[in-house]
Amino acid sequence: MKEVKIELKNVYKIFGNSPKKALTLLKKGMDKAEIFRRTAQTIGVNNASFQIYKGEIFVIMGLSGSGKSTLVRLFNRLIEPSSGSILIDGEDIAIMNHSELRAVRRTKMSMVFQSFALLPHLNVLDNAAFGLELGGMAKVERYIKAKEALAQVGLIDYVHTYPDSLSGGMQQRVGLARALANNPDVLLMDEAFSALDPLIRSEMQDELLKLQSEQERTIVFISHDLDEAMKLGDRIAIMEGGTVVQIGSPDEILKNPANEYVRSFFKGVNVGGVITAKDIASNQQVTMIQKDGQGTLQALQILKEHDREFAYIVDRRKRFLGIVSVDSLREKPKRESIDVAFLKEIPTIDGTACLNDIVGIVASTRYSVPVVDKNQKYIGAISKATLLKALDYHGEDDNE
Ligand SMILES: Nc1ncnc2c1ncn2[C@@H]1O[C@H](COP(=O)(O)OP(=O)(O)OP(=O)(O)O)[C@@H](O)[C@H]1O
Repeated sequence: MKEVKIELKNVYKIFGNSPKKALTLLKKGMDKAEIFRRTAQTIGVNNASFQIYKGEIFVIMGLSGSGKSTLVRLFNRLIEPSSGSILIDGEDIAIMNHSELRAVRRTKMSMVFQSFALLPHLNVLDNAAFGLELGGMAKVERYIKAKEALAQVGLIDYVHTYPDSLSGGMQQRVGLARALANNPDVLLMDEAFSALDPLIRSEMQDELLKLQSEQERTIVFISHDLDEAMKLGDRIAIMEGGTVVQIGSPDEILKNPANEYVRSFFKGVNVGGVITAKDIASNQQVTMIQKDGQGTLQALQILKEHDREFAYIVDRRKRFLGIVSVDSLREKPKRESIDVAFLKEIPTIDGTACLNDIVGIVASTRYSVPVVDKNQKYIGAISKATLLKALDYHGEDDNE
């Protein structure tokens, strides 16, 4: 069971000076443009309810103006919600007083911004220690923590350097170190790598994944970039006009986009690199026979009943053993057990292999190819037709 770190319940944000009226109209189902026409209020976030799990990287994607930044700033109340609950570790930060809120920000959450937000007159060490200083921590202690954080991002040799002599990537490492210095459970990252060159950006993504593998935090990461979202995100939330329209793992969304808007985000993604054999393996296209206790005659009977040309043979623990075809069974003397019947060998596919890697195997095999887990246990099978459909080609059905 996954532990919930952040939970939003019916959260709304209306920008403007009379949010109540707009909220009432919104809850009645009135459309945003009409609400704006009547009340001059803008809907930032519309009825967001979802959970973020401890230790996951949760990416928020959506077009410009879809409400990503607003949503994330509600988590630490940089923006005040108009209505709803925002629970961090079960405590509703929407109703906290200022000192409670400060304590949460100081101990549980940090934010990294796209613009780096460094102070030019402070050196790297003081920039990294700045949040701790604001929190009232004594100098010695905050320097120790800031240095630890700078070491984590590979900048320990730059403590006396000033931001303007650092490259963009290094500046953002300082931003990250500042956020890490108070060892937060939750890291909020608003387009944190978007201002960086592609190569540096990719390096920073790797760095973040490395940090995450060493010290699991809950990371909420806003991104415009699909590749980044797919690389970093355990789950992705897609926002459209203030509404969270879909949440899922990258491949769940890719396989089942909730609407055209979501589909358009994923257009051009190479599905073959994302979807695995396990995702598309099906149990409908083959007949399975358990080896023990079945003779060739029974096997032939079963194939006839199912109107199949072949069957997979598995042992009691469902481990895949091989394949028998009608032809091979007919060659054997009647009643002979399957043990000695002609068990043909066909290749198996590891369930975690991605589609790009299995095309050759499926294409070169006459039958559907069995997919197995690491213990050779049968998961399902992939035919050429299944594969082509998954890759979104429009091949002929192979009528096996
Ligand atoms: N302070 C504000 N006052 C009024 N409207 C605002 C304010 N901040 C945001 N909005 C509006 O709320 C909506 C959501 O904006 P938000 O900045 O959250 O979107 P975003 O998805 O983060 O966009 P971007 O990717 O461009 O940063 C937009 O219509 C925006 O114009």
